[in-house]
Amino acid sequence: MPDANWTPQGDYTDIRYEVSANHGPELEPGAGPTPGSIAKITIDRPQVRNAFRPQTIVEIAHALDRAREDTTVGAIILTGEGPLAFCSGGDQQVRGDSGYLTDPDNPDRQPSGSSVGRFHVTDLQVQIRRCPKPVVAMVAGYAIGGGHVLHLICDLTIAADNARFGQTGPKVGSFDGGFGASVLVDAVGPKKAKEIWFLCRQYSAQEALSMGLVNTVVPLERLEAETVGWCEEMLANSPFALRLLKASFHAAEDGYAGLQQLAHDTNLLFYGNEEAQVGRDAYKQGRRPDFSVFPKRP
Ligand SMILES: CC(C)(COP(=O)(O)OP(=O)(O)OC[C@H]1O[C@@H](n2cnc3c(N)ncnc32)[C@H](O)[C@@H]1OP(=O)(O)O)[C@@H](O)C(=O)NCCC(=O)NCCSC(=O)CCC(=O)c1ccccc1C(=O)O
Repeated sequence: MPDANWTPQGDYTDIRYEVSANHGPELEPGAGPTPGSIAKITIDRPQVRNAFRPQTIVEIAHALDRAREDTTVGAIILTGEGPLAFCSGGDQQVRGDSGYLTDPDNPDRQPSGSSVGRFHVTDLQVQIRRCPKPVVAMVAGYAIGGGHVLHLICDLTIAADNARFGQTGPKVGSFDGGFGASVLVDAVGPKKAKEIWFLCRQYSAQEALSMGLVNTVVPLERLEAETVGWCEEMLANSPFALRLLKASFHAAEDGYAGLQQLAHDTNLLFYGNEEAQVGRDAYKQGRRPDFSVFPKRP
């Protein structure tokens, strides 16, 4: 598998943001430019098993926006620094009585809301699901607590053979009854989801694979190559088809908000259609539109 050849971008303290050179599977020898690039967001706090504090979430959100806006990027990898953890959830050292607070060691970089406590990860979860590009969790080591929910809401999860999964909420006085419950039920079924939350056990990568929590398990040393390979396969496919598929999968789960995204995506397609342009042009020219040439499709 080819080297992704990452180029760092941006100025972050808690994460790294990197973009691969335009690459992908050669469609045909000498076929010219390859299908696009991959963005990689790495939580870079290995000293706390990549636990997130408010600043971390703000930075992931910023990087995700950046990847979304970059029209060369066709797939996004979310991962954690080092082999020991993908993410261990909310940083319990900065957990206040009303949410997650600013880090006393880092008072200058105080994200909005963190002086009074807030759950910054709430909006990030929605942002990952809303992102019209596939987001792939690349998991080595622990994906625990809020870190487990993060991998869960990614579209795909590629796990290293040393990965360990689980929720700790009821042990540490927390729970995620949002996507952390509903998406888990969809993935593993209600009995297993309740077991995971009620007992707070940890599960091996193979156990996670057999219960449908992850897409594949590979040796740790092959984790990135395998993840990049999966991203390349998606890069070779129609980006708009992937976008619509992601929205379609979420339409029922996310209710009106899911339908709204799917509906607006069809609007986006319709704007490129002659029938929609006839309406726009007639309005701009101050005349009645003539839609008579368009079939009333059966
Ligand atoms: C992840 C472990 C199983 C790893 O174990 P191990 O390899 O033995 O390493 P340790 O020696 O335990 O840890 C090394 C070092 O890291 C520190 N650390 C680890 N995790 C955290 C953490 N989450 N916060 C702060 N610090 C952490 C640990 O203290 C050590 O430090 P030293 O100074 O070296 O001693 C294990 O570490 C573990 O179980 N960690 C805790 C996992 C956990 O309980 N996480 C929090 C769950 S609750 C949560 O994530 C918030 C929920 C949430 O996100 C949410 C939900 C719903 C709405 C909103 C929110 C939201 O916004 O937060």
